[in-house]
Amino acid sequence: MIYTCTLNPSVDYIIHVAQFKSGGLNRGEKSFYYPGGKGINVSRVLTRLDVKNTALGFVGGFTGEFIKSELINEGIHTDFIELTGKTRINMKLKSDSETEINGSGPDISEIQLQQLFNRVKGLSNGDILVASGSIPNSVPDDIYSQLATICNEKGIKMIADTSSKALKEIVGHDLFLIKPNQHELEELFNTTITSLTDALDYGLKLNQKGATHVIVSMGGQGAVYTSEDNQFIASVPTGTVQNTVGAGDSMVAGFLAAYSKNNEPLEAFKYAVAAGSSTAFSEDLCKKEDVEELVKKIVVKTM
Ligand SMILES: Nc1ncnc2c1ncn2[C@@H]1O[C@H](COP(=O)(O)OP(=O)(O)O)[C@@H](O)[C@H]1O
Ligand SMILES: O=P(O)(O)OC[C@H]1O[C@](O)(COP(=O)(O)O)[C@@H](O)[C@@H]1O
Repeated sequence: MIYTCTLNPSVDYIIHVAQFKSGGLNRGEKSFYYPGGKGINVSRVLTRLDVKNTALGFVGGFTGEFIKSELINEGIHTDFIELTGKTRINMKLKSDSETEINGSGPDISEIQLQQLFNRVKGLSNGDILVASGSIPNSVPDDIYSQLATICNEKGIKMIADTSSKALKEIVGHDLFLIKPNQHELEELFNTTITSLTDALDYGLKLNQKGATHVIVSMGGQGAVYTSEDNQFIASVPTGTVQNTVGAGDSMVAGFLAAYSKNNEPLEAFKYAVAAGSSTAFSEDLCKKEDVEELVKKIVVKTM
């Protein structure tokens, strides 16, 4: 069984403004509300790809209620821990360029954190835990390391998709998959990555540090996959980009959905890129039929 864990979910409020002017009155042309946060996006895409999963994490307030009801409407099983504070709203401003303002999130107490550990301790050998997204301010920076320790003891495969300090903390643990984007990888290694082949070298370093599968996504430039046995570079298909929020999360879900069928890294990587790009070409997250069409156009080079 696959479980996603979102410590800091969000309601993603996407607003389109023609020629945004900072400091002035701007009026939105169209807006959308989606349940968000990295693990929740992974749960939503897995479900669209017909893969059963359970969404874990923390939700609270009217925003938390919105997330729960949207996920239930989509047929996603949830087992959230309820907070008294309100789940954050993340603002995605679409104008000539894309601007994001992600909130910090509500407080989580020691007792509530313990409830999450207990949920994870209840998973079984062979289960998969996708731990994704930022860590709320009230939660210790090493939370993902603590989760990784539980996963290793119990034979649970862990996937991590996070940034900054949380990413530094988790690297070095045994991970089934890690998916940094270009900027996260640059920050992690304190370097500049300009090409897909640069990204490949750093991907291999992550394999040496304990990650079985590594995907580095570089937006419209493409993506790389590395493991001890295989290295691939993919270009992304062309299309009209509508909304890249959740594109990285769609890759994680795409890889998992395909890999759990046949344990084939090349096919899983292609499917991951197709899911990421299909989301980038959609207003909301990708749909299965679009991913299946797009996967035929993904060109992968074996290195
Ligand atoms: N401009 C784009 N054109 C086509 N595909 C894109 C584009 N931007 C993102 N994608 C797809 O989404 C994936 C993840 O995007 P990226 O921005 O690197 O991740 P993240 O959302 O984690 O920052 C890419 O590997 C690609 O498949
Ligand atoms: O937890 P963080 O790092 O603030 O990220 C949360 C945001 O990331 C998203 O999960 C999208 O992530 P990706 O674009 O990397 O796939 C949004 O839904 C959410 O607003």
